[in-house]
Amino acid sequence: MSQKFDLIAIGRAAVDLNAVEYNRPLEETKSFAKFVGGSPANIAIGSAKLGQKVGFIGKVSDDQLGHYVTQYMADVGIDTTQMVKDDAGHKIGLTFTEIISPEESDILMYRNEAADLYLTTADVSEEYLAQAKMLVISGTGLAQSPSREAILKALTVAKSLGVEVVFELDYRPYTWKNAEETSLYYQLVAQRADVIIGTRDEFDVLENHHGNTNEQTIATLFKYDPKLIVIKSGVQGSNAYTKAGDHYHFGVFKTKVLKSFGAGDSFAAGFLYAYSHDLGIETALKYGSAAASIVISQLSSSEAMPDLAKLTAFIHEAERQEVH
Ligand SMILES: Nc1ncnc2c1ncn2[C@@H]1O[C@H](COP(=O)(O)OP(=O)(O)O)[C@@H](O)[C@H]1O
Ligand SMILES: O=C(O)C[C@@H](O)[C@H](O)C(=O)COP(=O)(O)O
Repeated sequence: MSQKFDLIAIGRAAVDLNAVEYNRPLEETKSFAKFVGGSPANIAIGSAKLGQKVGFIGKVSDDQLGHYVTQYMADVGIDTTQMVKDDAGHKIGLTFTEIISPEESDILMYRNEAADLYLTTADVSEEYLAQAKMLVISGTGLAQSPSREAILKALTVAKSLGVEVVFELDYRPYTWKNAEETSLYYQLVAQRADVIIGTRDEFDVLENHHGNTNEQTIATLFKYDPKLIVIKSGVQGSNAYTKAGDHYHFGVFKTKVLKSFGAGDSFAAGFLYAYSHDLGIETALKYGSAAASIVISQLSSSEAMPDLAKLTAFIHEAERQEVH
């Protein structure tokens, strides 16, 4: 049966307030531009812009910012019927960004009592998930109850329906209490996911251990359900490993970097597009890297996501320049 959604993402949809004054610390920044943010929302937007059929499960504030986020996501073609409004007055998460230099940019999150962490098991519909080919889970949603249980329900339902589960580690220290609890929940989901995507640092968090090699990490995780593990290493590029024993590496597309945030979410959107279309793992790393390269040269992490024509033209041009 052909599914209505190529992917459904679950978790946080929030607001980014990005400094429009570059090369200065947040203390001295007066002007910000408003964008939709939140790692899973960014991945959903990037995927929709690439032409994927996308649904989203999440909870937003019942106020102007919650309405803005839901409307923006609907406008890019995402099904927002499962984006519920928080009826207890919880506010949407805010992320301020600071761009000190291309090498030094940072984010400051305001996530006390954030609405996305109040997603409940009742907000996760089995009928909805049954319409998806793939479920994208983001790690931050596991930080607190009741969102934690909502995500564990989505995972359990997806597994029972045969929906492919992608776990984007998306570790944000802010909402977690301690390293051991974090590692416990990360491992719980990672062991059941089909595909895991994260940075080397995020896999260290999952393992609650610093210093393991990629080979040590995959050897442990491939004892469980994962069949594909992608480990990103910033400017050093990315590596993908399959349970069958294949290893792929891709470097980066050089660009005029404005800021570094947004790289991971755009990478995931590009990677998952190629992966879903069976273009091969090498091409998936290439699409992820190209999408990241495009997004880090622009201000936002969501609006800057490329459509397919822009992504393929970018790769074509970069490869043409390499040949000459
Ligand atoms: N300076 C850079 N120039 C070009 N591409 C980059 C750069 N930094 C990151 N990328 C791309 O973005 C991907 C994700 O970046 P990374 O920093 O590892 O993840 P995250 O943003 O999740 O912390 C990298 O694997 C790489 O493809
Ligand atoms: O995920 C958030 O709540 C903040 C994001 O919207 C922000 O744009 C960001 O940090 C993206 O960073 P990435 O994980 O490097 O893609």
